[in-house]
Amino acid sequence: MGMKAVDFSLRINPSICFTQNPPKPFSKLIRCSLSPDGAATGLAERPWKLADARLVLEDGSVWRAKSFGASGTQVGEVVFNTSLTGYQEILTDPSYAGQFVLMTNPHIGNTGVNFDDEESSQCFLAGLVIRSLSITTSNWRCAETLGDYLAERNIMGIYDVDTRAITRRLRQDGSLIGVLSTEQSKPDKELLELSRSWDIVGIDLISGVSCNAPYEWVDKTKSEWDFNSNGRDRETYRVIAYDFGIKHNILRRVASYGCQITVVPSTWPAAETLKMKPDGVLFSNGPGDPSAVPYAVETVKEILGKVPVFGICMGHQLLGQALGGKTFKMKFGHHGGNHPVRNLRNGRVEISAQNHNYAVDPASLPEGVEVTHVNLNDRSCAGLAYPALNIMSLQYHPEASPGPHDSDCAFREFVELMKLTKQAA
Ligand SMILES: NC(=O)CC[C@H](N)C(=O)O
Repeated sequence: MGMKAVDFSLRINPSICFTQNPPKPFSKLIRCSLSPDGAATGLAERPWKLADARLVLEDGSVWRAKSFGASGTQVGEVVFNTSLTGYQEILTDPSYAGQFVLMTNPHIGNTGVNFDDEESSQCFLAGLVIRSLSITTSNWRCAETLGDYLAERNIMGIYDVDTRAITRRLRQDGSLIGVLSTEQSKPDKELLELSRSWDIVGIDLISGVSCNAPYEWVDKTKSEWDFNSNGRDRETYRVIAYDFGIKHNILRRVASYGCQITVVPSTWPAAETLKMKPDGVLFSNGPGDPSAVPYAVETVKEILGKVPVFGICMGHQLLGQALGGKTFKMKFGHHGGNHPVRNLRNGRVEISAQNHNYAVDPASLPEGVEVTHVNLNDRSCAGLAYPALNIMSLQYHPEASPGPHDSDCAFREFVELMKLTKQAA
């Protein structure tokens, strides 16, 4: 089922070029029709770029678009993110490795990029899919345009593609594998075959994003951005953070709550961690399928019950498996900064930042494990606790970045857990 190539910029988004090039009379533009493959017929010069990229989805649909950033051919899973902004944090979140992020907010790029909003040192995602690329940047922190930033990091982006239609398709059929290509010589069929021959399930993506050796993390949230700083404990707790693709803001928040942090690679042996005598261990977020990393589940198992632990997103899923539970792939997952979650312990609803395609099946968990948080959009499990073993975990992102700060209190709870355990020892 091929999609017809239509370039909507002529009718609904002339601002893409008109801010810099004054509009031409419509009568002149209308003669400039497009042939189905996106090439102008030559009746009039178009002042804007024509479609030069294709996104071919595994369901056989072909979406013509304009490229920015890097060029080439790239395969990945397409997921949609409903955050209104925060695209730079999203681009540098290692949990997106292997995925194309489609932003449902139609206007992206207007604040450019800066040097402070990075969630890791690289962009690990497969590519970015957006409706409209801002032609101008306006922000006091802007250091570079989004297009230049992606090009330097060799990440492909496309714009002027019908992101609403693709999102509806993903919602209806579930996440799809896609191939993005700027290579005109490759026929649609070849790209389609590539999309059908690749799968994100069962691949260990964590090993490609984790650090290689332990390091100390000291940065706190900068004072001009910090909030919630009252009532922090004066005592310092030693935390070992497993890097499954850890976002920097998790580390900044844990440091802001007064912890001393050592970040260790995903393969760091549990015995070494326990030798370091931490007050608590944090299992981070990370990309891909939790069932594809049994070594990480084993590490978690060996640590459980020996020190308080906090799992975030992938860390939560690995904890679920280590406790004997099962994880499953969701239809299209949760990606955005506006997911309501109910904290079942106090009834409070938090608006949360989320990014995951897998979830823990609470019915598969052993007795004693408590579901502490529920996603109110679909009632999926959003948090767990096992008080007997000093375990807490969240399926979503208390560190936000991007997103609301409603769940920041989870870091305080982790500190409390370490404090009480230390006092009881
Ligand atoms: N942010 C994360 O840690 C994502 C977890 C896992 N990769 C998922 O997609 O469910």
